[in-house]
Amino acid sequence: MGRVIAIVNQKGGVGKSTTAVNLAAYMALAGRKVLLVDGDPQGNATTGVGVNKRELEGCVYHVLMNERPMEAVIRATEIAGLDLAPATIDLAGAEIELVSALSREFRLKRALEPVRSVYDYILVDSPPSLGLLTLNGLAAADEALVPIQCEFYALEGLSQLMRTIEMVREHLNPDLVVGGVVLTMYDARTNLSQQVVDDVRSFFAGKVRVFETVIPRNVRLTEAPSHGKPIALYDPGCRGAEAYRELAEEVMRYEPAGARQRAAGADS
Ligand SMILES: Nc1ncnc2c1ncn2[C@@H]1O[C@H](COP(=O)(O)OP(=O)(O)OP(=O)(O)O)[C@@H](O)[C@H]1O
Repeated sequence: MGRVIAIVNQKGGVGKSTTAVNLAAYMALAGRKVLLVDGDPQGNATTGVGVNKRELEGCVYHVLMNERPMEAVIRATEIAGLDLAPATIDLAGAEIELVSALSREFRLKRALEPVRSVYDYILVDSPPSLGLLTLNGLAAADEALVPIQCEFYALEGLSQLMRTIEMVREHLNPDLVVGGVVLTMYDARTNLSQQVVDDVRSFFAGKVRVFETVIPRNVRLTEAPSHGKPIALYDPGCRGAEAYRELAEEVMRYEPAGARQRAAGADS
C-alpha cells in the first residue's frame, strides 16, 4: 500500500511544490513507484515535471468532482516510475463547488483507493490555504510533511497549522501523523537562517521530527521549473539537487509509527 504524504503549509511560497516535485523525483530515481498529485490550482507541480497544462483533458478537478476516475487523469513523466495527477486552474473551482457536496473532505481519499496498491509513495502538493483542497490532502494522507522557509516569520502560522492537523485527526483521519518538518531556502550567509533553524528545532523538540537535511537557497532550484524539469534532470550536481536527494533518502528511511500501523492493517 502506497504511503500517502500531504505536503502542507498555509503560507505561500515556502517550497511546497519544489519539495513535492523533487522528493517525488528522487524517490522514483531510487527505484520506487511514485504518484505526484497536484492539489494546487496554480499547477506548479504539474509544470515542474514538464506537463503542459494546455494539453490536458482532465485533471484533479474532474476527479474531485467525481467526473473522472483517478486512473483516467494520471500521466507518466520523463522520469521512469514517476507519475503525475495534474492540476490546472480549473481546480480552483473545486474549492467552491465542493462546499455543499457530500463527503466533500473525502473525495481525494476515495479517488486514491483504487491506485494506492500500485504505488510505494503518493505525494500530494497543497495550495497555500487551509481550505477544502488542503483538507482533502490531509484526510487522504498517512502523514503530513511541512516545509518551512528559513525567513523572519517562519514560526508564524505554525500553531494554527498544527491545530488544523489535530482537528483533521479528531474528525476526519485519526491515523494522520506529522511525518516531519523540512527547512527550506536556507542561506548560509545569513545569521537569520541559522536562527530560524534553531528556533524551529526548539519549537518542535520532542513533538515533531525536524528532518536533518536542510534545503539550501539555490538558484538552480528556482530555474528548474521553467524548464519543466525536476532538479535531478536539470542540474543533478548542484547543492539543491544533493539536498533533495538526501531528503528523499531520509523520508524513505523514516516511517512514522501511525503510517506503519495503517499500512499493516490494510495489508492484513
Ligand atoms: N531552495 C530553494 N532555493 C531557491 N528558490 C526556491 C527554493 N525553493 C523554492 N524556491 C522558489 O521559491 C518560489 C516558491 O516555491 P514553491 O512554489 O515551491 O513554494 P509553494 O509553497 O509551493 O508556493 P505556493 O504556496 O504559492 O504554492 C518558487 O519560485 C521556487 O522556484
